[in-house]
Amino acid sequence: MINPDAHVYETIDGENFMSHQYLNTRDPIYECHQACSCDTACPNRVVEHGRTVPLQIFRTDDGRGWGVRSPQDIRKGQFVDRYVGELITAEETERRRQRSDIAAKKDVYLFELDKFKDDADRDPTLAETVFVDGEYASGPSRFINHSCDPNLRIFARVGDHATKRFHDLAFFAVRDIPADTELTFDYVDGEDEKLEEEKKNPNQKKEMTKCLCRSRKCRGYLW
Ligand SMILES: C[S@@+](CC[C@H](N)C(=O)[O-])C[C@H]1O[C@@H](n2cnc3c(N)ncnc32)[C@H](O)[C@@H]1O
Repeated sequence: MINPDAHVYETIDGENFMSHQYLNTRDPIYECHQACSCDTACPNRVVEHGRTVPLQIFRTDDGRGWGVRSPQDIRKGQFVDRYVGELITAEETERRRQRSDIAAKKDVYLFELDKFKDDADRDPTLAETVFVDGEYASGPSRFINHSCDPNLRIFARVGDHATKRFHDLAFFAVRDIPADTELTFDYVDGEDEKLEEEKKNPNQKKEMTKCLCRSRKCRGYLW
């Protein structure tokens, strides 16, 4: 856990970037909002302003389908985009999982907004988490592929604390990314123990999807 007084963002050349200290964590981001005494120029408002980085969807040439890149350099700590989609209940999520003929892969478009679930004793509404499904209605970030050595990471972000149940999923660059480099994130960020266990079982291994990220740190499988 990082120092709670640490600033999430630092201003460099008039632009606000996530501090390197914060980038190494998986802590949620609390940005300023309407009820704060600051105005929209406050350096603690970044995701609120939306995407400024241009993104291109392109066809990969190695069987991974579509991918995403930017024609501009992206700097370490820069906000790239949010993951957006339909907000659905846990019941609807399960219904869609069952309905999907590629049920095992349906989860690749689903994110549970559970970052604040532990606060449910103070706010019981946080116990009933909702999901974001980016399969049918989304933005360019729905096309971002996985890498075991990614250049982006997702952070939970809220403004007003009353919106914790519907927190944002915000992608930030974890390193400098030269223009036209494919953007990637780790689909199982920090939770790869299950994958490592499944790899040891030959029957389960047969069902697993091979990872084509080609990084030196590749774990071999997506899931
Ligand atoms: C959220 S989608 C990403 C966009 C996708 N490439 C497309 O064309 O719609 C996830 C899917 O992309 C493919 N994919 C992403 N990263 C991959 C990787 N490292 N290796 C192999 N396939 C990958 C898999 O088919 C996976 O189910």
